[in-house]
Amino acid sequence: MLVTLEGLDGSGKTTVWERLRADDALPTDATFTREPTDSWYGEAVQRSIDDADADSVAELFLYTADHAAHLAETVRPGLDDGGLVVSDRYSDSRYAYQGATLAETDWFADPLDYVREVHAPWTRPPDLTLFLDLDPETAARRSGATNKFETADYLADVRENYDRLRAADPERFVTVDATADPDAVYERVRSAIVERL
Ligand SMILES: Nc1ncnc2c1ncn2[C@@H]1O[C@H](COP(=O)(O)OP(=O)(O)OP(=O)(O)O)[C@@H](O)[C@H]1O
Ligand SMILES: Cc1cn([C@H]2C[C@H](O)[C@@H](COP(=O)(O)O)O2)c(=O)[nH]c1=O
Repeated sequence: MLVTLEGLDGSGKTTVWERLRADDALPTDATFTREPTDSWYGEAVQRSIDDADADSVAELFLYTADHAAHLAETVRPGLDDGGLVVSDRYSDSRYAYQGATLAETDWFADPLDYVREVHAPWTRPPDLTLFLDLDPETAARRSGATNKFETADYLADVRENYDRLRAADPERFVTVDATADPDAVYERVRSAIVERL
């Protein structure tokens, strides 16, 4: 089963992911992974994140290349024989974030749809996605505004894209109020995963 954690910067995904990793209720052979990855593709993505002037189309394809390698080297092998894979960010991050970045150009009638179409023939959709829901202002504050994506204005556009994704796939998404205290957020995420195992 492929489980993904999604949400705005600062919504608490990594905090939850680290606790899941240490939780005995999950199979001991589960794979815990993340995007961007720590491969050389992920390092290229990181260079783009750190470049305020990075070309937005080039950036989409850097993230997408990282996703392709992540799928081949980590996600698909981890899912073999019914394995559990838990990923801190995955393809929905691309649809929501690059969908928002590409909307700043006028090349795409529907940028989110374009990014989805690029992935559709070869990606592996998640079975369950925990969406940690947070308002853009709190997200920008919590994340410390350390990169170009972490502004309330941009995150408001990203959140709208996540809203669209959730509306299109209500069975897959479980929304968790990320303003709740960390223990409550964790319990909600944990029980949603355990229920589906
Ligand atoms: N439920 C919560 N309530 C208040 N603060 C929280 C909560 N969960 C996490 N935090 C704090 O918010 C900050 C961001 O958390 P975390 O790194 O887990 O978020 P993230 O979604 O992984 O962010 P990013 O996408 O930017 O990596 C950290 O300082 C963390 O301690
Ligand atoms: C996977 C992915 C990530 N991003 C953005 C979101 C964050 O601002 C950074 C790094 O992610 P992290 O969780 O804070 O480490 O990259 C993106 O724009 N598109 C993506 O596909």
